[in-house]
Amino acid sequence: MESLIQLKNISKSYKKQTVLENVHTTFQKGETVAIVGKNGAGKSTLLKIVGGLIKPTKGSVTIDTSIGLPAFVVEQFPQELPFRLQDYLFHMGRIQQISKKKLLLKIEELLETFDMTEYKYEEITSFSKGMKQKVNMMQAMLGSSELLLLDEPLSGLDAKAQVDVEKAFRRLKDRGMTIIFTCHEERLIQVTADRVITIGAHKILRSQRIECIDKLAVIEADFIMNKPIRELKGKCAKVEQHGSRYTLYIRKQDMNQLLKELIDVRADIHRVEIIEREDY
Ligand SMILES: Nc1ncnc2c1ncn2[C@@H]1O[C@H](COP(=O)(O)OP(=O)(O)OP(=O)(O)O)[C@@H](O)[C@H]1O
Repeated sequence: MESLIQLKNISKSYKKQTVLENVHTTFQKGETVAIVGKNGAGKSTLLKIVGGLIKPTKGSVTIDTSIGLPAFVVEQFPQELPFRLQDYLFHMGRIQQISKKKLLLKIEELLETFDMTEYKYEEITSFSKGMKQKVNMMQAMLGSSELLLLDEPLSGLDAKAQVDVEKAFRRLKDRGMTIIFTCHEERLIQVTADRVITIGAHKILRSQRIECIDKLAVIEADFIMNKPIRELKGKCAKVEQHGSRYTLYIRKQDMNQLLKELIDVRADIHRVEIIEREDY
């Protein structure tokens, strides 16, 4: 994975209160990272520094600008917006000076990703909290950023709405977005995060990978191998070959990268499926 964001010796104080001190970390392209810690530990502060919403007192943030400006989803959705969904997104996009043509295409894509197409002519005031949170995420993603930052995305949502947002989240992740979010909900972390950063005592106390060992992706494709087979075997949990037809079993979080590589070698992809480990 490529390094996308580098934080070097970040410190942040509000007046005399030190919140972060000499924080040093890197975020990789395509990874999903949860920032956890006790109330007041500095999770939102760290996220806002990554998003450029606040400046650190000391230290530097380096972001690969090829991914566009970060899309930042704030915790609260403005209440009582007198707009239909499609009009609202169009309006917000025009404020960001996105061309009408690009915007209309992007809105269609987002409606589909967030499973909201059937509500595009509905008034936002009639939406549930979960739907409003999805609108919040869609609005932040109108630009072409590949980096999504979310501050407490499930805050205040009931269980059903949480699952709804969680699904949208996973779709974005599967599309290769880099996602960094603060969170108190263990489930969202378990089902989406590749890594968890724990903040405490003004520092990063831990940075732990979550291995999705229970989920594998199976990809069936025809292609001509132009690299040694052992390279493919090194990436995959299992490789089956019948002539030019390969069946590749790979950890779910590595699936997108492999799909990109297969597309690069003009593979004819027949099947992509997520399977439980016991099925395999
Ligand atoms: N703009 C501000 N001015 C002064 N103090 C602030 C400001 N923003 C945050 N703080 C303080 O900095 C500390 C860290 O706040 P932050 O919101 O980053 O914590 P958090 O870990 O996200 O907390 P929570 O889980 O409660 O949302 C808190 O003590 C908070 O009161």
